[in-house]
Amino acid sequence: MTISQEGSQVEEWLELANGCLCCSIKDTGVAAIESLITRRGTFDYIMLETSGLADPGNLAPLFWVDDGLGSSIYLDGIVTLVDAKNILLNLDEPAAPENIVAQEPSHKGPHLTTAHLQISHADVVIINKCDVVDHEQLEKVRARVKSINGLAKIHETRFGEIPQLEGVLLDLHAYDRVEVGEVESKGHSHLDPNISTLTIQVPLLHPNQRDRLETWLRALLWESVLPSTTEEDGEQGFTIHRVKGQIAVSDGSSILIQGVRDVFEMIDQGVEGRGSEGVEQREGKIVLIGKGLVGLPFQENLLGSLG
Ligand SMILES: Nc1nc2c(ncn2[C@@H]2O[C@H](COP(=O)(O)OP(=O)(O)OP(=O)(O)O)[C@@H](O)[C@H]2O)c(=O)[nH]1
Repeated sequence: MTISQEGSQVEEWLELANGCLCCSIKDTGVAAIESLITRRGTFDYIMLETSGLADPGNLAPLFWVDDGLGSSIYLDGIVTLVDAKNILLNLDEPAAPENIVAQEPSHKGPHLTTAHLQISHADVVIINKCDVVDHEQLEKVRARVKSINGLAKIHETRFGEIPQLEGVLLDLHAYDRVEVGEVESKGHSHLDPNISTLTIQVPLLHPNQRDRLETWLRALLWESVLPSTTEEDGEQGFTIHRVKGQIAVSDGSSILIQGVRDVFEMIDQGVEGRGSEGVEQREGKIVLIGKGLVGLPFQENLLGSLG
């Protein structure tokens, strides 16, 4: 690890059980960083730069630590840097077999590239090298990124220059806040054949429907099925990478939903949490980002499951 402090950089060793952060068991990575903090004092931020082939969906759950475990670190967000000149090629033509991500055999559809995974899990996408592409190409890149991940904030840069760190790369709070408001509920493009973003409208929830919503999410995220569908429909072959939601409850409270792969959390906000954006919410939204979502009746299925 390289630690930067007031301009100087120090190397520190971080010992992991089996060499690779995302292959270590859940607590090893967190424990190693915590022991580093104990030895070297508090850090302002920890930036973990993965290898170019890393799957953020494997890493995020390691650092998304339960509040109850009392860890001093938390997952702030995932930033993906996109090369404007090459990204469309990367997404369309997985040139080398090592760039094709292994998938469970049951999963239908084309193979995902690492680029798909890195964009679909991102909370922020930096589209860099904007100076080497023309307006039309940049427009295509932007549209493709948005179609894969409608939740991520997109910044366009030259030589990676961003106006400020806070709120752009740091202090994102992507896992403890939910901002699904800006995602268009209609007219999603499905420019990418693999991954898309889907928005589901959730009617004002009665408090006793909370458990049903949780059961529905479990079926989606843990079993990759829409519940109560018939045997023939069983092989739906979708995978959800990221879920965020904001649900309005009829007692005046609200629920936030956060998930990455099969790890998810429903956070009860109480009455104060509602209308924090100045508007009284009458219905909620769940946004799903994943593979094979297009054409499946998520909206109808949720309404049916809520009863
Ligand atoms: N024209 C232009 N060149 C850039 C920009 N950003 C980086 N470069 C140049 O691109 C070359 C390759 O750099 P990168 O593509 O950033 O390489 P990298 O991703 O850091 O490489 P790895 O981390 O090893 O994968 C360098 O010569 C950079 O100066 C940019 O926005 N515009």
